[in-house]
Amino acid sequence: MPSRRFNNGDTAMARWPGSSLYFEVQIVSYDPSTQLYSVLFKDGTDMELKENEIKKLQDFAVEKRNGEDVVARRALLHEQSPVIQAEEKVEEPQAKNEKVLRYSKRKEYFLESDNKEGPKEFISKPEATNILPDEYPVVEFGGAIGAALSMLSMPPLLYYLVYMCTQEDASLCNFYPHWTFSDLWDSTVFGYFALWILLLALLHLLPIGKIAHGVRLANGKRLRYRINGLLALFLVGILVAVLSYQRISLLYVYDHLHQFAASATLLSLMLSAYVFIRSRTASQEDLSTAGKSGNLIYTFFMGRELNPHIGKFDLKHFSAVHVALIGWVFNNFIMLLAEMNVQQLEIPSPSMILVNAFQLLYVLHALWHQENILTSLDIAHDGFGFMLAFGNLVWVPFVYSLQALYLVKHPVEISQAALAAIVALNTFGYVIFRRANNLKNAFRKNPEDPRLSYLNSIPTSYGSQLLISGWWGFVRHPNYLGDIIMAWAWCLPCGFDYILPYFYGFFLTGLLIHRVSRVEHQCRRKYGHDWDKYCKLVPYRIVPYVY
Ligand SMILES: NC(=O)C1=CN([C@@H]2O[C@H](COP(=O)(O)OP(=O)(O)OC[C@H]3O[C@@H](n4cnc5c(N)ncnc54)[C@H](OP(=O)(O)O)[C@@H]3O)[C@@H](O)[C@H]2O)C=CC1
Ligand SMILES: CC(C)CCC[C@@H](C)[C@H]1CC=C2C3=C(CC[C@@]21C)[C@@]1(C)CC[C@H](O)C[C@@H]1CC3
Repeated sequence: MPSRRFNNGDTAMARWPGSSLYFEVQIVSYDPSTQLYSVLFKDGTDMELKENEIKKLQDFAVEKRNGEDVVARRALLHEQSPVIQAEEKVEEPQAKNEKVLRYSKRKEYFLESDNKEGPKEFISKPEATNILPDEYPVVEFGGAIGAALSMLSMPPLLYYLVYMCTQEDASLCNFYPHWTFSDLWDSTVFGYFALWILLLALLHLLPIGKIAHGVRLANGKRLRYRINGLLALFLVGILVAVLSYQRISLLYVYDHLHQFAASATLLSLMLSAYVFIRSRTASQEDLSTAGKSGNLIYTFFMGRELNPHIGKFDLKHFSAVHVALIGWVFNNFIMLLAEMNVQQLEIPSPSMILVNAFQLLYVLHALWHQENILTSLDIAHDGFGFMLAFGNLVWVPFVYSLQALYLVKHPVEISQAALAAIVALNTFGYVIFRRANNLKNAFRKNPEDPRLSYLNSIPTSYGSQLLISGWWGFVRHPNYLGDIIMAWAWCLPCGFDYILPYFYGFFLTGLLIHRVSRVEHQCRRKYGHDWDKYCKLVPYRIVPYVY
C-alpha cells in the first residue's frame, strides 16, 4: 500500500480544483482505496483531493500585504505544469522562511504573473473582473407577472395535452371535455400517488451508493448527496415485475391518468407552500438569489430557499432525480402496457418501443452520471419553489411521456427505412450530448487529466478554465444541441398525422434556448470579461451560423 504524505490534522496548502491557486487546509482523513484526502478549507468547504494537489506549508513563502502576513506561492507558474514549477522553486532559500502563518480570507488571490521577473499581482476576486456580486437582483421568467402567468397556465396546459392525447381526433381545436369533478379528482388515486412518493422517498434514503459533493454554493457550503438513483430505478423495475407476475394490473394508472396528474399537481402545490413557509425561518445565507427579491409571487415560483432539507433528506435532489426521472420512465412503461391492451397487441408497436427505448436511455444516462446533475443550474443556483416542484413532480412524469401516451390510441405505420433514420438521428444527438457533457464534466473534475491534454482552453481570472476545442469549440452549448436533436427524434415515431406529439420537441427547444440566456448570464457574472473573450472565440450558442 502506498504511504501517505500527510497525516490527519496536518495543516497544508491545497490547490483549488480547476485553478492554480492554493489555500490553507486541514487534512481530515485519507481513503487508501481511492487514495484521496478529505480536506477542509478555512471557509468550511470540504473536498476530496489527490496527494499531488496538496503541498506542504514550507513550499510557500510569506509576504506582507496591507500590513498582514499572507501566504503566496513562491513559484511562478509554468503554463503546462504548475506543480512541477512549484517544486522546483521550493529550493529557494526564501521559501524556507518559517513564520507563524496567518492567512487572509480564501477569496483573496495571488495572480501568478506571466512575467517571471515581475512582481506578483495581488487581486481580490470582484476587482479582477466585472463579476457582479451575488446580491445583484436578477429577474428571470418575466418577474412576478411571468411567474403568475406560468403558474396559472401550466396546470391547464397539462390537462389539455393529456386530454388531447387520449382523443381519437387529436387535432388541437378538438377540445370539448365533458369533465365532472370525479373525472379530475379521486381520493383513492391521491392515496396511491402519495404511496408512490413515499416509496421513492424510502429508496432515496437507502444508505447504499457513494456520497458525492455538490458545487460550492453562494453561501460557501458544499452539500453531500447520496448517489443511488440507478439503484432506485432498478428496484422499481423489480417491483413492477413482481406486480405484473402477481397479475396486479398497472393499467389502473392509465385509466386514472387525469386523477394521477391532479394528485401530482396538488402535492406539488403543497410542497411549494411548505418550502415557502419554512423558508421564512431559513438563514439569509441559505436563500437563493431570487429568494432575496422580496416579491411574494416571484419568490413562490422561483423558490426562496436554495436547498431545503428535512434532516438529511434533500427535497430538491429527491424530486429532480427520483420523482421526475423514475416517474417519467415508469409512466412510459404504463403507456406501453396500455397500448398492447387497447390495440390488442402481442408485443408493443415499433414506435412505442423506440419512444420507450430512447427515453430510457436518456434517463439511464442521467442516473449513471447522477453526480453531474448536482452541478446543473437547478441544483446549484435556483431556489426550490413551484417551478421545480411542479416541474419535477408533474411536468416531467406526465408531459415528457406524452409521445407514449399519444401512441396508445394512435397507431402509426412506420417503414423500416424510417425506423433506421430515426434511430440514426437519435444516436447522432446522443453522441453529441454524451460527448459534450462527459468532456466538460471530466475537465471540470480534473483539468490536468492527461487524457484531456488534447483539448484547448482559455484561463479565466476566476480560476477555472473554459474549453474552446472539441464540441465546446464548435458551439457554446453543444450538450443542448444534442438534447434538442434527440427531442425531435423522440417525436418522429408518432408520425405526421397530428402536431400534438411534437409538443416535447417545441417545448425542449424553447426551454433550452431560454436556458442559454440564463446560463450565460451566470457565466458572465462569474467570468466577467473572460466570458466575452470566450464568446468571441466561439461565436454561436447552439447551431453554427444560425444561433
Ligand atoms: N430534458 C430537460 O428537460 C433538460 C435537460 N437538460 C440537460 O441537462 C444537462 C445539463 O444542463 P445545464 O446544467 O443547463 O448546462 P451545462 O451542463 O451546459 O452547464 C453549464 C455550465 O457549464 C460550464 N461551462 C460552460 N461553458 C463551458 C466551457 N466552454 N468549458 C467548460 N465549462 C463550461 C459553466 O459552469 P462552470 O464554469 O461554473 O463550471 C456553465 O455554467 C444538459 O445536457 C442539458 O441538455 C437541461 C435542462 C432541461
Ligand atoms: C415552467 C416549468 C414547469 C418548467 C419545468 C422545467 C423542468 C421540467 C426542467 C428544469 C430543469 C430540468 C432538468 C432535468 C429535467 C427537467 C427539468 C427538471 C434533468 C434532470 C434531465 C436529465 C439531464 O441529464 C439533467 C437535467 C437537469 C435539469
